[in-house]
Amino acid sequence: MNNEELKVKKKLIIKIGTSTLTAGTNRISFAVIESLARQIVELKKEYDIVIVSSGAIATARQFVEINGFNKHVDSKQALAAIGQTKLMELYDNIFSTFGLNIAQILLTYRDFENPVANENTRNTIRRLWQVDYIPIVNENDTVSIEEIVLGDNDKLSALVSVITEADLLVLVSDIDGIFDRNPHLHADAQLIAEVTDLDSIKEFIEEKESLLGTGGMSSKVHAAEICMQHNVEMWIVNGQRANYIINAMGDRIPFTRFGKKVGK
Ligand SMILES: Nc1ncnc2c1ncn2[C@@H]1O[C@H](COP(=O)(O)OP(=O)(O)O)[C@@H](O)[C@H]1O
Ligand SMILES: N[C@@H](CCC(=O)OP(=O)(O)O)C(=O)O
Repeated sequence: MNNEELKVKKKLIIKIGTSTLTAGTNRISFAVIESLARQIVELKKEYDIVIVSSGAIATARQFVEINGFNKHVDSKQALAAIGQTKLMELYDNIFSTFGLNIAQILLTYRDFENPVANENTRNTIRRLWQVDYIPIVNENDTVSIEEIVLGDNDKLSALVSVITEADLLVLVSDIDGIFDRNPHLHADAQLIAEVTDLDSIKEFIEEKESLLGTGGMSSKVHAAEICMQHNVEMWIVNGQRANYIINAMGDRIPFTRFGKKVGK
């Protein structure tokens, strides 16, 4: 074993949602996945990494339209089942050009209530890291519909962070972090750089529209609650910024940090 292999790495969970993956269009952006891969090549030197990725439904909709997509959850589930393999193929094609190996893990909330399932998931992830594969997690939308009905993968990524005892969860969003008001509604809203008391920021959440189909900022604060209870640091960073994780780590871009500082 060389020194690199002997080094104990920190654990990093990266959650990337549909809005970032599609860069606001109706197609998955190769450039977004490439930018993630490029950063992971660097980050892998110090971190064992899990990606929590949505985007299965959006991927399927590039190939097929199923009637009732907006009204019926079974149509969304069918799209998720169709899109998941194609999404993984996209990740595999792009990541492999960067020398990165990927593996797929599908989970539901209920899995986290079962200690045996937690242990099995933890062991699988640990073994994948040992053999240099990056696990890519999504919700198993066939058996569970919480995330496609109500939220996004924010809570799922917090639960993955807890069972892997991660050092840091990065939620990649379309916004720099949490502001004292919704910046899409108020031009003078100010970014909160550090949050240690969640009660103090709950009143800042101001969702634009109905929460159906998107978790909005509320689900990120819920994820932060889970992380803070388990001593996992969580960041919200803006996926529209260049090298958003590496630049956040170097304090070169604005972002919001929840909880203790990594490695401190
Ligand atoms: N106080 C706030 N600060 C920042 N964003 C807020 C706030 N209140 C509501 N929001 C909304 O939350 C959105 C981010 O959540 P969401 O759209 O679910 O992101 P993602 O798709 O990246 O998971 C912002 O674009 C904004 O419209
Ligand atoms: N699991 C599904 C949807 C999950 C979801 O809505 O998440 P997000 O794209 O983060 O709002 C998918 O991969 O399309």
